Amino acid sequence: MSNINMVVTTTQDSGILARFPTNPASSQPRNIVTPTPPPAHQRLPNKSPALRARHRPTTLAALPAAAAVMVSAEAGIERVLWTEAEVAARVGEVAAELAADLRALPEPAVVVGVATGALLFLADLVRRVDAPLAVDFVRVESYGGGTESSGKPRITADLKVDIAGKHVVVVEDIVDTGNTLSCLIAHLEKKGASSISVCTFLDKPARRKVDIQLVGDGKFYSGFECPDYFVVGYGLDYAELYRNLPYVGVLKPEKYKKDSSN
Ligand SMILES: O=P(O)(O)OC[C@H]1O[C@H](OP(=O)(O)OP(=O)(O)O)[C@H](O)[C@@H]1O
Ligand code: HPA
Repeated sequence: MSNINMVVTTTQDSGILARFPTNPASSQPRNIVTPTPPPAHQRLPNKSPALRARHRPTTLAALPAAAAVMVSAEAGIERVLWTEAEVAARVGEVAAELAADLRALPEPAVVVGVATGALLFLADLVRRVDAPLAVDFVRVESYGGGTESSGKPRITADLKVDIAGKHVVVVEDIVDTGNTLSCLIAHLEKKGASSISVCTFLDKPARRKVDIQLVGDGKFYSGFECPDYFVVGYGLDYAELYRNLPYVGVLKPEKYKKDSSN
């Protein structure tokens, strides 16, 4: 019997020729050219004291109290449910579970992010999944600018990738009533996906109106079970705001009650 060791490469890394060292103390790759600074006349605007002042980051402490309330998204948050560190840790765990399953598939899966809400979760998730995969998006809308589902999700942007015969993983920020997901799964099934899994950052079962039927060997992955509050942050919005918060919090009811009484 031959004693040659075969390395079976199952991960996406197997397609990468080389990794450059990330430690600056170790040897620099020889083909990296250090950029030369731009000529002095091109640097002039940054040297202007007026521009430097305008570009200096504004700290909340430096603003009058009323202005601080207006500029901080945090002003709308009643309490934090999951901090940035807790989110990162849980996303890592979900990614590890998903990666193990995707590596067992005979071909790369297609990961479908549901825009806009899944934006941050999708980006953090896929970079932690060490398995070959394709990424695509759909856009589905059912909440408009409010806190209640219209009950009639609209698919306003469709896939680019052909998913016929493919294993699809739908990535969501939240499954609440289940209307969005059940409409989307029916749509993807019609396109011929061989299995449909769901990977949601939050699952809010208390508000479920529709059961989620996965397709084929599809699996349900979930980050956190969300209590019955309207939550924002880490991609989740109210009227398109708050998506950029790095944590998840409960939105102060006066933020939307005031809007709905108008
Ligand atoms: O289970 P459901 O009750 O259907 O709710 C979940 C959906 O609601 C939100 O989408 P939204 O319509 O607000 O669009 P967005 O992703 O652009 O925020 C969220 O991103 C989910 O897709
Ligand atoms: O709690 C929520 N927050 C933001 N968007 C949502 N879409 C469904 N549920 C929610």
